[in-house]
Amino acid sequence: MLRQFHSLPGLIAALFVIVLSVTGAILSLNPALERAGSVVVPATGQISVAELAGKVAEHYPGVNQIERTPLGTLIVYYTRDGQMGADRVDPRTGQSIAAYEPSSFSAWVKNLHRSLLLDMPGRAVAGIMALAMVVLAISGALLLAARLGGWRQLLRPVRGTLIQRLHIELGRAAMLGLLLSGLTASYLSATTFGLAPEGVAAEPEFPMEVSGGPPAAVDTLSALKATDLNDLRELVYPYPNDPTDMYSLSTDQGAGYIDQASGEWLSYQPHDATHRLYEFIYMLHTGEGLWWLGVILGLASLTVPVMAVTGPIIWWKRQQSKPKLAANSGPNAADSIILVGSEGNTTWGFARTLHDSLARKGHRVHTAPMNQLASGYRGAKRLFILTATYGDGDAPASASRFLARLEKMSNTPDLPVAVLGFGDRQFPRFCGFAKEVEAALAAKGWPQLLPLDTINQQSPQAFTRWGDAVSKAISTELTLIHTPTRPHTTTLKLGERVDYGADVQAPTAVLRFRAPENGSQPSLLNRLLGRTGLPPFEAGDLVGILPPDSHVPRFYSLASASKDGTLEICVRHHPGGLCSSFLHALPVGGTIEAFIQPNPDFRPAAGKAPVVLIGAGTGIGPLIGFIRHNKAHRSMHLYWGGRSPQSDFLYEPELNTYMEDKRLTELNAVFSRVSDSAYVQDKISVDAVQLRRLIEKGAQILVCGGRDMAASVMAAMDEVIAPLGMDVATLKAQGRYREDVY
Ligand SMILES: Cc1cc2nc3c(=O)[nH]c(=O)nc-3n(C[C@H](O)[C@H](O)[C@H](O)COP(=O)(O)O)c2cc1C
Repeated sequence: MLRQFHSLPGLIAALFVIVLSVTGAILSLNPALERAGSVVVPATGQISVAELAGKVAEHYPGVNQIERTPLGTLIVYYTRDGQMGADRVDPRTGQSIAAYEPSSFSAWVKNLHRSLLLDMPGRAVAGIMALAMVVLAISGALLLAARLGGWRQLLRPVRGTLIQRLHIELGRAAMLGLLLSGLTASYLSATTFGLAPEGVAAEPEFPMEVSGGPPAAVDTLSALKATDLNDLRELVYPYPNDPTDMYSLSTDQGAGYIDQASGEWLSYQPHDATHRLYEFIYMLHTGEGLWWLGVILGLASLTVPVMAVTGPIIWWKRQQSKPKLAANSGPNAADSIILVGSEGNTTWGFARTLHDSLARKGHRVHTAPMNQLASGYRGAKRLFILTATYGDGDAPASASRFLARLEKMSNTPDLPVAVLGFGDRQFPRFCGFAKEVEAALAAKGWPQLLPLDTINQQSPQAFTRWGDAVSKAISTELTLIHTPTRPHTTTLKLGERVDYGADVQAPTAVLRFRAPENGSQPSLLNRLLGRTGLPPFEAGDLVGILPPDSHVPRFYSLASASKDGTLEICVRHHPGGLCSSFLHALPVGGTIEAFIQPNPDFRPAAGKAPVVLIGAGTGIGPLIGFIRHNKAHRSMHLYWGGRSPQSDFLYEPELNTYMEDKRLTELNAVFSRVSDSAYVQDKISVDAVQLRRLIEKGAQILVCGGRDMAASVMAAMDEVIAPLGMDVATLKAQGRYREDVY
């Protein structure tokens, strides 16, 4: 619901909001430019309006009016030789600084900003857009707080794709400015349409009589002597030689008429409080009178066009990735609820099979991501949770907030639950997240429909068996026949391979694939256009490869980015392993079927902070990619472990080149089958002092490789940073310790 509140107005408003924000940003420069160009404003108490008028009279005998802008620029309007003119003048001397020429561009931009050049209908649209901006800023803040785990966590690093991070980081930085702009603009619009009070600007009574004496010199008039220059808004002079006319003076506090002979007020009316509030809000919106606020609001406005583009892209991607479910009932109308935890989307396919099967038997089914766990399902009789496991027994993307939500639930619904885990027995924490979910539900006292069951490698047979158990539990005959949808793949051709490690029983190959149509070299035009024929990916993302005769992909971390023109992986041969055997036997020119799974969390964070890369064996894959792309020569330190420098020193020549050209700051390679045998965690303990120094400088740590290595590295690192009063868990929470473990 909150997400809809955020995305609907965002989508509708995107275009208008871009116009309003860009024009707002341009206008916001005006006060700062004016401030930069105007002479120093005398402090309060230094010059009275009478003194100023006296000095102006010396230079402008035909002065008609003196105006002071909110930032203190003084403009004198005059008649000279029958010609009207206006000058900016120095308040201390009354002398001209330059002719006053208001910019017609600025006036046009203001008109576009206020009314989209459409007068009242345009003003109405601009007002509605201002309100949309308020809704967006508030709903965005609520969404972000929910995503990061509460208001106190609002400044925590965010995860996600580049587009998501851009949207969130900019929104977070500009949130208060945009809220202020939106709220003040909404108020100003409401006053235009009489929906909010503008208050009464002083309208003094027009005097029926004047003293009629000879005009006194302007610098002797007592009412002007009593008015400070900093309070002046406008002084309009009487018609020359008209003894019945008078001065009209408008100040920050009020307005009135002054007798040109006696210098006394003939009438005076102060502004009312509501009008002063209106003027204050006007100043907050425009920065007129507060130039630095104008600059801040202008900068905040500049984020809007970026967010107006990234927002709809995020929305569109979310719509695309949503599973297409026939007849998905609402959470309170359904009798059967299915919650799905998935990262690569295959679990959604199984969920759909269950959904359709239940629906065919007349059930009303609601299927949603686990992150959308509701506090209650009014009409529900059963809950199914189908979830995959990622990382090292961690939650997949669509279930990342499930456990926190469950923890917050005060009442446990009387809703029997069946958890089905999807995983791969090659991972030691097989279906680890499903087990965690089962335990958390049990701890909450949730009734059980069926005990936890698990599915290895997306086995359709195991799913059918689980379906039989469900049929019995709910007394409805379900036939769960699931045909796994083959992922949409791209054919790639092996262009080059380098083999290592055969002598130390660690056969490892670096494989470089290309798009088959330009298997040799992409044409010059395609290279200029950045077209490589490869799907887009970055080093650190995953490639899913389908071995022949299998619909179940195996994943490898990518050592290159698509812009390099090759897809590079580093594969160790596991005896009996279906995919690694296939890849090791693949000749140059042979093809594979592959697809990309983004892994945006595993890559160096933006900025200049040092990066510590740690890995062993094929874990060097993504790490070499990060080093290769370190063109900015940011400080990068590699710790890597192999078996023998003669046999499996992966990427040795490249690493030496990167040391020479400073893409790599430090290379620490250790080997286990040599006389001074060491593992990578040993080297980390030895280098404790220097690693602590790097951590103190804000270093980020990226670990890639087998889970035993990762566990030992984490233990060693915990000891290294303990003297800093830190631990790896803290670094992880700050997004400064990331792992890609297999
Ligand atoms: C990077 C990665 C890490 C994984 N970690 C685990 C794990 O720790 N335990 C496990 O049982 N399965 C693990 N798996 C296997 C997935 O859970 C399994 O393939 C699942 O069916 C994927 O479902 P999905 O496509 O809906 O995300 C992992 C898969 C990948 C790609």
